[in-house]
Amino acid sequence: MVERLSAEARQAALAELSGWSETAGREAIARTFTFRDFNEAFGFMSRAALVAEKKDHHPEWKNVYKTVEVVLSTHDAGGVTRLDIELARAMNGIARQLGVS
Ligand SMILES: C[C@H](O)[C@H](O)[C@H]1CNC2=NC(N)=NC(=O)C2=N1
Repeated sequence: MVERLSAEARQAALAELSGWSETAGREAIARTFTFRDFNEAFGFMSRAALVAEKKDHHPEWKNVYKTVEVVLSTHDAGGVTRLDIELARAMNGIARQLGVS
């Protein structure tokens, strides 16, 4: 099973991840993406969903019009693992291609 990152390793990874932060009261990381419109937000989700499925690692997320709120944690490990960091990095890459950094 993939291992939870230590608090230090989590913070070091977050320092390299634009827009992501630790959630309060739960070991997870979160970012809210804001796009130009619903079409772009849903396009982001479609592309991120393909990455998630390929990795067998899935986001908790909520879409309201042009915003997508994402929370990542590894349920099996009870915290944040390298899988969350990798998915967060991939999501930032997709958002960047859509003009959101
Ligand atoms: C059996 C399967 O590998 C697991 O249920 C996967 C699927 N997607 C997952 N996604 C996330 N975010 N955390 C998990 O622990 C997880 N586990």
